[in-house]
Amino acid sequence: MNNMNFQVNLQGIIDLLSNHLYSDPGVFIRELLQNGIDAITGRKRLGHTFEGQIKVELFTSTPRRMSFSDNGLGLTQTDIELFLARIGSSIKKENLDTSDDFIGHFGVGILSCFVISEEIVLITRSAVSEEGLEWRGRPDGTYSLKTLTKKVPIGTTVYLSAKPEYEEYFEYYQVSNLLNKYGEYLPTPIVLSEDNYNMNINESSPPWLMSKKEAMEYVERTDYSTPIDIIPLHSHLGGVTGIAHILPYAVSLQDEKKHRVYLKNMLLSDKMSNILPSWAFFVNSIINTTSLKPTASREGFQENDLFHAVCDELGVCIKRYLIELVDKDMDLFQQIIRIHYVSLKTMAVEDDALYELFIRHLKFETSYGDMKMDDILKDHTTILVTASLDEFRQIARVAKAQELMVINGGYVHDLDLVRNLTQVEPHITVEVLDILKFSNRFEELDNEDHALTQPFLKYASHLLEKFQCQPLVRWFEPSEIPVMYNTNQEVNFFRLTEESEKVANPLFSDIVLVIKDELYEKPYAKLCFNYNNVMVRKAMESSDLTLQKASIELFYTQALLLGNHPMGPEELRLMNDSLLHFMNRGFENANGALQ
Ligand SMILES: Nc1ncnc2c1ncn2[C@@H]1O[C@H](COP(=O)(O)OP(=O)(O)OP(=O)(O)O)[C@@H](O)[C@H]1O
Repeated sequence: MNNMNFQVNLQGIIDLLSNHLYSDPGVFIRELLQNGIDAITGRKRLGHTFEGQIKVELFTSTPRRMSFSDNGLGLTQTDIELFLARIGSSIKKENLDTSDDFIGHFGVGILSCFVISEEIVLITRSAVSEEGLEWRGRPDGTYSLKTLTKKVPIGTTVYLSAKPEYEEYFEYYQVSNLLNKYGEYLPTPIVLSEDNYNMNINESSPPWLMSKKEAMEYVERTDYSTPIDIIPLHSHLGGVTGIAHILPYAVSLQDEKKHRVYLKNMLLSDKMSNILPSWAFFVNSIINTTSLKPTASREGFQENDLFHAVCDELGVCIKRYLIELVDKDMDLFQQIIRIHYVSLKTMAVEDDALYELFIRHLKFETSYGDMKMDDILKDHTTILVTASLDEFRQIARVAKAQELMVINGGYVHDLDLVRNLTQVEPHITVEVLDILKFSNRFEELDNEDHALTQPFLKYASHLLEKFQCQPLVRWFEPSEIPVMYNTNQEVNFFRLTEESEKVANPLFSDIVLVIKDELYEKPYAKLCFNYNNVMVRKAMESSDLTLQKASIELFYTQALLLGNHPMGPEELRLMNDSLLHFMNRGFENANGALQ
């Protein structure tokens, strides 16, 4: 059996890189910068004393050309054959103990130059050799190599000439933008020149080395908004230093996160979403790492164990900042809570220490309006919390009139936050409200009134059975509310199955029947009549059965309408009929009075 080699189609690989791996043709600048920086690092490791420098020169020829030079390690003929001309092999991963010093290691970066240039010409002299070499690589996979007779300095210069459709990537403004974007904070000086005009690209100090004041001003300049504060970020494991700036406006968990991340001072991505824990959406960050490993596209990190550990460590920095802030600057802490309460609630749910720290400062919607937990706890030792927003809306007004403190647990995390209260405040009782039993809390009628109301309730029960609703009567405030309709998801679901059953084909309706019969004992919504309401009393005391029927139907449909509950065709018809009934009665009475 013969062992054969795979054949590699270089043009296909270039197409793969340009169309699928790299998001922008401009990444060739990043790859060349990285090769230059790595070469300078490599030469320094040899013990050479020299000032590293990268020089980029633009030529206004046709087609446009550019050269990219460094005074780094250079390449010997063997290096060229082993690493440059061999796709996927890199000198930087050969030597494992030094590989951490370098930015590149996949051995494909240089190919990005073929996206914008027909040919790569590389003039090089190795730091360990006297001879200069010229390598010409072409996208069809062929290359030539020759020894130069004239002496060249140690280092490497790459010459590129623009493909017609990529001329703009050779223009001054574009190249300076790209150099600036990727290399602004690289420690090695980068000079861009055209027609004898030289510009230093990287003279600024990186934000992660700035003082807090400088970092505030920096974010203000770059983001056009003043951050609330700066949080220093460090991760020992990931060799990370950075800053997180607290956004001065509210953002949601779903908003796109845009953390700016540098690898060994070179920009890796300006829209990384997952380097911080998901709850930290109230900050944007700028961080530099020396240890995380990039993906081959160099636009993100490999999401390995180290990456997740770094993410956790950065989360701890943010938590620690908030814990210290509570002691140091309560006003600032309150300001952060006011704007970013959703983020902070998410943190409090996840972390017991933060829960204890935050809970009294967090705001909740209650039957008394929006209130801070601290204020809620001042006056209440028993707290009711609803399981959903819909349930809260059904009872908020009535609960307040009964002087009941009910918290809306329908917003994200609020139910969990309130339920956990007993762990930090043992004298507090928290009860998740059973909406269908809510009206049982109200005052019962005395025996005499109770007996009087029974025929009316029996009739109402008969009329409302088909709507899966059971009536009851209680005395409650406010007196203007004649009835309160309470339902929950289970009742709604059950009613939905009944509706489906009516319209479904036989097979489906059999399935629905099984679900209903097997899984559920039929749940009922509750319609609580208010004995404190004049109209309810009149309806109950009336001996006219048709009038009672119309009033029960009208009370019921009016309660649905006021509570924003969906009304089916049958209920709409009821409302219509009962209204017409009362109009008719009204006109008959009026006409009778006139005659
Ligand atoms: N300016 C340079 N000076 C010295 N050697 C270079 C230079 N540019 C490229 N090389 C050599 O060519 C090899 C291939 O470079 P290439 O950019 O394709 O990949 P890499 O930098 O090793 O890894 P990555 O794909 O992650 O960028 C390098 O490993 C290095 O040995």
